[in-house]
This record gives sequence, structure tokens and C-alpha cells, in this order.
Amino acid sequence: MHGIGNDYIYVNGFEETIDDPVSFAICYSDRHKGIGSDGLVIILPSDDCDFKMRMFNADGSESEMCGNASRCIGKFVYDKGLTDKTELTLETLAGVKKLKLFLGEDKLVETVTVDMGEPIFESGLIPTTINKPSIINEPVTFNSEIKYNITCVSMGNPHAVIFTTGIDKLDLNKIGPVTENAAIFPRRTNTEFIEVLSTDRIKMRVWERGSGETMACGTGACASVVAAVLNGHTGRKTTVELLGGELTIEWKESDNRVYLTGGATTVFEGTI
Ligand SMILES: N[C@@H](CCC[C@H](N)C(=O)O)C(=O)O
Repeated sequence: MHGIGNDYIYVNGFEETIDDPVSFAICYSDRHKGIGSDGLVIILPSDDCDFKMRMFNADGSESEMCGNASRCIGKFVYDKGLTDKTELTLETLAGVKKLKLFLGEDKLVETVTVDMGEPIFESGLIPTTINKPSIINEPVTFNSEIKYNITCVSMGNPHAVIFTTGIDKLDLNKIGPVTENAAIFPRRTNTEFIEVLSTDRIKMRVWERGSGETMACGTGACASVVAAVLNGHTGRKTTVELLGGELTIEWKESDNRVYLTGGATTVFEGTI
């Protein structure tokens, strides 16, 4: 399945057990020698919620949260009849997320809104070793030569947001690994490169921790809109243009929570 091009292999953990998800993710995410994906998502029973998600990047590292995968899980469980509810709770390593499913004419899930919770700014919780309470538009030199101002936001997983120009031409394969593995990020980071198009539209390319450049990142889009608001670039409801499509993000003033809305698509099913 994919959420605007951010594709994962989804495994129904009610029926299948994967003993070694790390090796599975590395092996089958390979686009030449495996199935090909940005990683692996396992849908599991939960004690307290409707469902539980575990997600692994293409390098086998487990992440706390994935925005695009949570939408796809909503589609998976509803379309396959694992639930008939259109409002669901999902247990993740970043806490409980609430999903609202919207059906298309075919009565299958087309769009999902995820309550992604409150953004986190405290340096120690990002985590970053930069010795300031929070990191907003902070000048940082990477590898003693690449200078960027970064804003750090955790959506349960770490994001460094960079506002710049000419992102189409950026050599992400070169700069992405540098920011991802910088010593200031002890658990590595996802990095979003953002061009501000207007007060309600931004364009984003993302280098994901553990997967490299992907066509979209839901948590990254949320972190970027929060960073755009904090830096005075956009309003609280903003469309994010990504390589794989668009996401609508709203950081509500009333409850301080971030809401992510976008599509979810099934590509194919198979047995290995
Ligand atoms: N693509 C995802 C985020 C996946 C995890 C990320 N690479 C990390 O390691 O934190 C999304 O849609 O949020």
C-alpha cells in the first residue's frame, strides 16, 4: 500500500507472525532483490486500542510513528472487514492515534484523517544535543561546511525542518545522510527541505531516517507545517506538496493537536 507514494509492505499480524521483522524489512524492502518498499508495517491486535502498529524502515530500524502508514492501516482494516468502525484508535510507540475514515463511492476507504497529537519541541525529547530548550530557526553547520537554519519538531519521531529555495535541484542523496547522522541527533533524524509557496501552501522534499528520500512523509509534513507556523511562514491549515501528492495539515489552536488528512491506496496483495 502507499500513502501518496510512501510505500510499505503491510502484514496482517492477526494471521501471520514475523519472527525477525528487522531482517524481513531489510530483505523485502530492497527494490531490486525484494518486493520493494520504504519499509515494513505490521498490523497487530492491541490490549487498549482497536489495532496496534509496528513500523520498520528499509534499513530495519523501528520508528515510533508513521503518518502515511497509519492512514493505510485505516484502509486495510476497514476494506478487509477487520472492523466496521469508521473511527478507530491505533496504538503506536508514539502513543494512541485516532483515525477517521472517509469512504469512496465503492464503499472502500479513500481518505483518512489522523489526529497526530501535540507537537513536541523540547530538545531532550527530539532528541538533539543542542543545548537550548527548543530549536527554532537555529543556525547549524553540518560536516564543517553545510550551513542551514533548522527547526526541530518531534511528532513522536524526530524531524529537522529546513526552509530553503530551489529544493527541486537539491542533491538529497548527498545532504540527506549528513543531516540524518549528524552527532547533534543521537537517534538520527528525518529531514524536511521546505519551499514556502504561499501562506497556506508549502512544497517539501524529505530524507527519511532509515529509508532515504521517499515520495512523502506524513509525520514530516506535520512537523513542517508546525515549523512553518512557528517561523511565521504560513497559517495553521496548510497544504503540503510532496513528490507523491498532497497532504492537508491543520495544527489546531483550540487543542494544540495536529491533524493529517490524505489518501491511502492498495497496490497489490501477495504471498511470499
Ligand atoms: N514515512 C513516515 C515516517 C516513517 C518513519 C521515519 N522514517 C522515522 O524513522 O522516524 C511518515 O509518513 O510519517
